[in-house]
Order: sequence, then C-alpha cells, then structure tokens
Amino acid sequence: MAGRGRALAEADQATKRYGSFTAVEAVSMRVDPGEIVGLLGSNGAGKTTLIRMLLGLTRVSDGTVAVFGQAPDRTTRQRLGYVPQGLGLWETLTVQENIAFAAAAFGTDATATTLTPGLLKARDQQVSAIGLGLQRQLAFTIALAHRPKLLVLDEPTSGLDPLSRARLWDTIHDQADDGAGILVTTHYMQEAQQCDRLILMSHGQSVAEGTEAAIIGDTTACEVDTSGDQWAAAFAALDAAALPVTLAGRTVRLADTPQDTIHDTLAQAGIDARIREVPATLEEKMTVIERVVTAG
Ligand SMILES: Nc1ncnc2c1ncn2[C@@H]1O[C@H](COP(=O)(O)OP(=O)(O)OP(=O)(O)O)[C@@H](O)[C@H]1O
Repeated sequence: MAGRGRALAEADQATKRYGSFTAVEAVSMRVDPGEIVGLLGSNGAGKTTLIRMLLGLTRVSDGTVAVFGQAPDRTTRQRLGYVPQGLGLWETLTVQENIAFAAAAFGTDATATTLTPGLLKARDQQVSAIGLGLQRQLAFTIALAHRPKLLVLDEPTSGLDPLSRARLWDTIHDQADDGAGILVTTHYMQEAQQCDRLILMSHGQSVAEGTEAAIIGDTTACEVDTSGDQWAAAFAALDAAALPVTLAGRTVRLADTPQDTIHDTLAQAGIDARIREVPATLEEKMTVIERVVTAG
C-alpha cells in the first residue's frame, strides 16, 4: 500500500491449488511492524495454507509472497518465529533438549533462554510427558528465543484454559509493543478483539478486512425477549423457519433478519415476544458473510 514502509510479511494475489481444488484464491494481505493481525475463518477456510505459503513451506501456485521484503527461504525462516498448530516440538526429547536443538538451529545461546517456572520444573521431562499447556509455553519460548521480528502463530491458544490464554496474549502484546509484527489465526471471537486488524477468510478467499468495528459496519441483529421459559419454543420456531437463529445464554438472537419476519414467525407459533435491534457481533457478521459467499 502506498506510503507505508516495507511489510514484514506480504501476499499479493497469492493462490494455492491442489489439483482442481483451490485452497487459497488470490489473497492479498500484509503484516507491518508492531501490529497484531488476526486471521479468522471456519475450518478449511485456507488460513494454514496461506501461512505455509508466507513461510515458504508450500509453494504458491500463482501470485507472490514475501517476508522481510524477499521470497521466503531458509534465511528468512531464521528471522521469524513460528508456532504451528501441531507445535513442532520433538516429543521424545526433553524440554531442555528441545531448547538446545532450536538454539543450535537458530545459532543462539540456549542458556540465555528464559524459562517460565513451569518449564523450569519440567526441564528434564520428555515433551510427550508434559501437559498441553506447558507444551504450548515451550513452543512459544522457542519461537521467541531468537527475538524474531515476525511471529506467526497458528491457533496458539487452542486447548488452553482461560488464564493461560490471557497470559499468552500478554506475551503477544509485549512482542508487538517491542515492534514485532504478529500474524495469528484463531477460532475464538474474543481473541479477535485483541488484534489490531482482522482478515476474514472463507472458502479460500479474503472476504473482509479491517478493525472489528469496520468489519461489523452497520450490520444489526435482533434480540428476542420472551416471558418465562418461552425462549426454547421461540428458538425452535425460528429455527424451524430456517432463520439464522443463535442462543447467547437464554437470549435468542438473529443476525441480519427483518423484525417483521421474526415477529410473524413467532406470532404464528403463538409466542409473545419483544424484539430489539442491536449491533451484530463479529461472529454474527461472519455468519452473514459466509451465507453471501456460499450463495454467490
Ligand atoms: N496438501 C493438501 N492437499 C489437498 N488439499 C489440501 C492440502 N492442504 C490443505 N488442503 C485443503 O485446503 C483447504 C484449506 O485448508 P487449511 O488447512 O488451509 O484451512 P484452515 O483455514 O487452516 O482450517 P483449520 O482451521 O481447520 O486449520 C481445506 O479444504 C484442506 O482440506
């Protein structure tokens, strides 16, 4: 984009085909220093494939990708930190051996790596014997040990408890504050709020980009208030009418659906309800976009 400096990572019309199947179609995006870019999309949307192209782990079929201003290769890999979904640890080696192995690969000093108290305690245990939380901490510690300018994290908090997740996000923000650029995929909508900018992917395409507020725009949802325990009947009636109904606790919500349609459907089912229009959530907006993409 004009006026901006060199991107840490950049894709220009990047496309990946597997035979006749297109996993990523003409995606353009960039990650700049100091920003956290969130890559969102349902399973199979193409997030991991895009990341793997950026890292040079799989070749683009069309378009170009660059990291630190050049085509990704072994030298660029040395300057970035990557935590894949599968963590990329050596399961039969101990915590310490994994750190030493990575330090040798990156040419850094293993003894300078700062360990969390949990990792320090588990230092001589095999990775396969420690819990997922500690394994994630280890993968993160290793990815950060050589002070990378670009961090690529594929679902870094999946399977973590809320406290560990919050701690991990603190670390991610610290890295961005120090000037690193971060590209992170997530399924958790609350985590999307931690990102400076979001890229929504659907069926291999980038379908929306910007801040959460910009992506939601003026899309609204309706909240349906029923008396007593009629919420379940209201949900069932709206669902049976094939409307995009969801439940938040006991609150029935519908994104992007005219109030009249909701009112008529409930009236036909003999349900009395108050309907209130509210801003849509990011998740609801994603559902609306998915519907448009699938229909189109
Ligand atoms: N090596 C491959 N050969 C054929 N198809 C592939 C290959 N790798 C990925 N795909 C397909 O490409 C699509 C995108 O997959 P990808 O893993 O990038 O999605 P994702 O958004 O990362 O999903 P998830 O959230 O499940 O990780 C999927 O339909 C997947 O089955």
